[in-house]
This record gives sequence, C-alpha cells and structure tokens, in this order.
Amino acid sequence: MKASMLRSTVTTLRRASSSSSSSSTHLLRRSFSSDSNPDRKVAGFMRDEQLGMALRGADLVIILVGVPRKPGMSRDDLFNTNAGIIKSLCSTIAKYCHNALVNMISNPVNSTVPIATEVFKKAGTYDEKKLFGVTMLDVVRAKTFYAGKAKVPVAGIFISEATPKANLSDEDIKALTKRTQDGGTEVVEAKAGKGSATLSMAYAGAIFADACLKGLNGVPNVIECSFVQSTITELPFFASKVIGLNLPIFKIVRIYYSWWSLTLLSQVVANVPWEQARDLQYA
Ligand SMILES: NC(=O)C1=CN([C@@H]2O[C@H](COP(=O)(O)OP(=O)(O)OC[C@H]3O[C@@H](n4cnc5c(N)ncnc54)[C@H](O)[C@@H]3O)[C@@H](O)[C@H]2O)C=CC1
Ligand SMILES: O=C([O-])CC(=O)C(=O)O
Repeated sequence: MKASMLRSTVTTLRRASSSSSSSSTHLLRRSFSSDSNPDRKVAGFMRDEQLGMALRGADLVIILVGVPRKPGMSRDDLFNTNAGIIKSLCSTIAKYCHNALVNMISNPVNSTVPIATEVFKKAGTYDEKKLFGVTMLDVVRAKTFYAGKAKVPVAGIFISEATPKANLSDEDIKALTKRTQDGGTEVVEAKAGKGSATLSMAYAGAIFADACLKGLNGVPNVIECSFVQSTITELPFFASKVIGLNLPIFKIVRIYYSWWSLTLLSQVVANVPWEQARDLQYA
C-alpha cells in the first residue's frame, strides 16, 4: 500500500453516558488525509444500528470502551463487565472491517485480547499480526521514571536496553519496575473513583496508533511493544517487542531479560493458566 494511496481510518468507540441503555453507543470515526487526498473528515455515529457504518472499511480500530477501575479494584475485576462489551464489538469488527488492525486498550488487556482472538477465530477472520493489546502506557511510564532517575532523556523500550545507560543499582531497578507496574493504580487512587489514566493513555494510545499507521503506510522497521500472540515465553500471548508493524513482516524480537524481569516472569506464568481457561470459556 503506497503512502499516497492510503486512506487511514481510526475509529474510536464510546458511549456518551454510562447510565444510558446499551443501545446508545456513540462512535467517532476519523479519516486521515493523504497527499493525494487532502480532505480530512471526522464523522460521528450513534447507536448500535450505526456501528456497522462507522466500522465499514476502517484500517485501524481503537477499542477503549468499558468500565475503568475504582480504588481497591484489580484490572481483572473489570472482566465481567468488559468481556461482554468486547465480545460484541469484535463480532461487529469481524463483520464490517475484518482487515483492520485492532488496538485493544480496554482492560483487562490480558483477557480482552484472547477474547477478541477467539471471536475473530470463530468468524474465520483472525490474523495474529493485526491484533495488538496496547501496553504503550507502561513504556511511557518506564521511560519517564528512568529518565527521572538517570537525569537523562531516554531512548529504548526496556530498562535493560535504555540508552544512554544510567548506573542503576539492583535496588533502583526493582523500584523503577515496581513504580511502572503500579503506575495505573497510583492514578486510579489519585482520581478517587473518577476513573483511571486518561490523558497519559491518550498520549500513549496516539503513539501506538501512529506506529500502526506508519506500518500500514509502508514505513520500514517500526518497533514498539504490544501484548500479542507470542512465542517468547510458554504463554500464548505476551507483551513483546514487535518489529515491522508494516504488515505482513511483523515479527517478535527476543529481548534480553534481566534477572529481576525473569523473577517477575515466573510469577506471571504461574498465575496465567486459570485466567486463560476462563477467557476461552467466555469467548
Ligand atoms: N491499556 C491501558 O494501558 C489502559 C486501559 N484503560 C482501560 O480503558 C477502558 C476505558 O477507561 P476510561 O477511558 O478511563 O473510562 P471512561 O469511563 O472514561 O470511558 C469509557 C467509555 O466507555 C463507554 N462505554 C461503557 N460501556 C459501553 C458500551 N457497552 N458500549 C459503548 N460504550 C460504552 C462509557 O460510556 C465511556 O464513555 C477501561 O477498561 C480502562 O481500564 C485505561 C487506561 C490505560
Ligand atoms: O490501571 C488501570 O486501571 C488503567 C491502566 O491499565 C493503566 O493506567 O495502566
């Protein structure tokens, strides 16, 4: 697909008021211009019956509907409400824009991505290279906290790969990792029941969506992290470093895990099987 030919469409999905009925879905569709087509259009769609119209022909769908956490909740506590919303949306995506890249922001991402996978598989439209759980906010946080500690602007996606190198002790690395892991909870608690991270998520979501659009426009070697179908651990999905968001060359890059990351990894792996069984049963 040539850059000058591309009509890159981003569709975001929202309901105006969470107290309204399930038939009040509000949708926003943005069509980005290209050199040959300078028109920039933004159109709004309302209600479930217009969902298909909003989605038809989209190149990229960003899913951010659903409920956010309140203080004291885990992301997994959102499963019962958000799983059904995601299942229904993904069925419509399979029908109206099965070629679209899907950026999944709605939590719990480690369940909503497998649910979307199963829905797409059942519809016969699944392509693992098109479904991305958005973990970009963790990268943004890690970079910000590392830069604060190291007193340098940071490039690179992981603490173990960050440049320029800062001389951090094991204790510093542990603390940075924990601060990054707890970043979402920090915001949820600070907002005291009024939602989770929104502005920083918008920033992170825009970076990731932009990377996808670059990939679709044929820009080579776009590299970001995302929760995708992955072979880097024994788990079927894992937040992985992904190179070449320009389809179809997408590939997972192995990374160097520090001793501390490996310790955390073993804890994650131990928890996942029961969640997976539930996600698959649900979908
Ligand atoms: N992946 C990540 O790093 C992050 C994920 N999130 C997740 O994103 C999701 C949204 O969070 P916020 O934007 O803070 O919540 P929010 O409450 O500000 O917005 C959610 C929107 O979804 C709408 N909605 C709810 N049920 C719907 C339905 N059945 N159909 C259509 N629209 C519906 C609501 O009306 C609302 O407009 C949550 O699941 C949250 O946990 C939030 C921040 C970071
Ligand atoms: O923590 C939450 O509930 C939202 C989220 O995923 C984050 O901010 O990282």
